[in-house]
Amino acid sequence: MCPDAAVPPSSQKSPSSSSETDPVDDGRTVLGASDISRALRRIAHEILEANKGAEGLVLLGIPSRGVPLARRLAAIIAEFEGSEIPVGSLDVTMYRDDLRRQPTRAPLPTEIPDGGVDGRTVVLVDDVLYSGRTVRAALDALADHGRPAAVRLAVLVDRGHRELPIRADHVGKNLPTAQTEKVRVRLADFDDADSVTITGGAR
Ligand SMILES: O=P(O)(O)OC[C@H]1O[C@H](OP(=O)(O)OP(=O)(O)O)[C@H](O)[C@@H]1O
Ligand SMILES: O=c1cc[nH]c(=O)[nH]1
Repeated sequence: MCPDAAVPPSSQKSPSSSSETDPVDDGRTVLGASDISRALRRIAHEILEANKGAEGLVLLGIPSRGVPLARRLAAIIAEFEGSEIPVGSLDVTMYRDDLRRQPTRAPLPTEIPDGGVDGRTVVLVDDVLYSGRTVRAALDALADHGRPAAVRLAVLVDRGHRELPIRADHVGKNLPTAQTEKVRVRLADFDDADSVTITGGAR
């Protein structure tokens, strides 16, 4: 169980060192906007270090929130390296192994950048890593678009509880969670502001 799970949400403070107030009032805020920004800058550094520069990189965000995260990482890498790297999106809807268990979902856009993925180092980007089933589906979806030289995974939050042998290469924050909890990532691109909250849990 999450070590904080016994503490009522109202008595827990955001770990953010800034004076940010919680942008939303549901759940316990575990990352604020400045925490998310710092985590993304660190991930961008790690990606460049692992790849020995920006050469051959392609970032593919998994909709929904993986896509703006991939764009933000590309912008940070451009700031560090002075070079634009290709960014796209990879929808996994039709590749999921739990299609029959989930409410019907409309496919979201897949946009593979010009130049494709053959021989490139593709970094898949998502907001949350949990069971690993989304990433498994993403690997199948990616195989339909070519054969990258390498595929890596960057996630803003790893909340554990993997059901498949999948791990992330770059993690913004490892969040120990109870299985009954839910991690919710909000990004200003979609939502009112950037935050990561945990809701639910043992009562
Ligand atoms: O490791 P997993 O168990 O597959 O869970 C992680 C996925 O769950 C969330 O997506 P969700 O399906 O809720 O859709 P969303 O991205 O549109 O929020 C999240 O964005 C990840 O893609
Ligand atoms: O807690 C969870 C689990 C899967 N996906 C999420 O976005 N949050």
